[in-house]
Amino acid sequence: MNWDETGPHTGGLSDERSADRLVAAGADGEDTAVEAALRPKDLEEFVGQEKVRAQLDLVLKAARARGATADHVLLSGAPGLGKTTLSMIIAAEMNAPIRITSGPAIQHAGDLAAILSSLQEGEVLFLDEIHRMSRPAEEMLYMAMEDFRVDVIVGKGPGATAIPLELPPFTLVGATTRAGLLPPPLRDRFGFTGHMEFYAPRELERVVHRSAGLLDVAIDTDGAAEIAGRSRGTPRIANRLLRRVRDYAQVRADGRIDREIAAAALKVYEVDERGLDRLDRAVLEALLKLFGGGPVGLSTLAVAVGEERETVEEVAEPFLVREGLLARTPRGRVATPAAWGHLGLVPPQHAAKGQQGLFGA
Ligand SMILES: Nc1ncnc2c1ncn2[C@@H]1O[C@H](COP(=O)(O)OP(=O)(O)OP(=O)(O)O)[C@@H](O)[C@H]1O
Repeated sequence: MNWDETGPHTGGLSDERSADRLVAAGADGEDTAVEAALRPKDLEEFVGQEKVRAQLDLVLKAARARGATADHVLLSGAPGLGKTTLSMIIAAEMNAPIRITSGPAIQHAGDLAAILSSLQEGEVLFLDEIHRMSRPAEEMLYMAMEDFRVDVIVGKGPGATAIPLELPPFTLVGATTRAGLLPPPLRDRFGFTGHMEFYAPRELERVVHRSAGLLDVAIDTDGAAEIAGRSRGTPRIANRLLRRVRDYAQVRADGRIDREIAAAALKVYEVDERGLDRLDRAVLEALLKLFGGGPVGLSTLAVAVGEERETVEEVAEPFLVREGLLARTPRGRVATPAAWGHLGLVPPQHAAKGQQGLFGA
């Protein structure tokens, strides 16, 4: 496997990659090292995502039977759901090498030309965050994907000439958190698109058991369920929580993980039974206790929790919205009835009435 010179990309807030959060879905430095050891190596081992797995299995088997290179594959889904892992599995199943790079690392068409021209026949090129590639590189990619050819421009201005360069057939695996941001000409050049969903708690339990086995940690069914339930539907978070619970079990107990140990450990790290962390709870608490459940403007809410507007909007809110605890309405942020229940609070009478219209109750 090859990494490009910039290594794995680490992006901004919108990717939920704030390094100090145990429940951030993006990778941090520690993850990168451990994840390599925990990655499933083939489709059999890959937990969940039944639809994508079955479809991909057909695409790969058919290509192998034809002795051909597999079609280009686009994987879309939130961070930490297994897009990089699947791209490595595609390469392994095709018995092909893999090259890994990311959209933000390719700022000039020349960067892409250099990578493409050094690919071996059948190689898998994994392009993470493909929606963040520069425009000229994107246009070069169209031709490379379709005709296995690029035009390298030599010189500048009126004297510039295009030198056509033949490429060996390769498989592009593009990953994006936002398939909707891809220009249609790029999207159309993928032979197969797989949409990765958040994982069900049962599936995450299997991820936790599998990882515990690889890390040589003893865990029972309830312990795995406790971690899975707090992992926000994301294997990367499940693996990270497992590692922190393992630390706790080693230091405070005999190393074995059961429900009690998992719950006590995650209490120390302030990850609650639904996967909310300190920031998520602070936002909810402010919304409920200071503003009676809303509606309240984002800026006001951010000041109340002592955070930047962007942090509240991009880091805390997406999960709260997904969990049905907070709603973004034209009048401002509003807590749902479930939010009151989650924090063990009773909604004041007037707030409950005022919100009826907002929730169609
Ligand atoms: N289906 C799965 N079964 C078991 N483990 C998984 C699965 N999906 C992901 N993982 C584990 O979760 C971690 C993160 O996966 P991966 O790096 O593939 O996510 P990603 O979607 O590429 O994330 P990003 O978009 O942030 O790069 C890895 O350690 C991987 O082993």
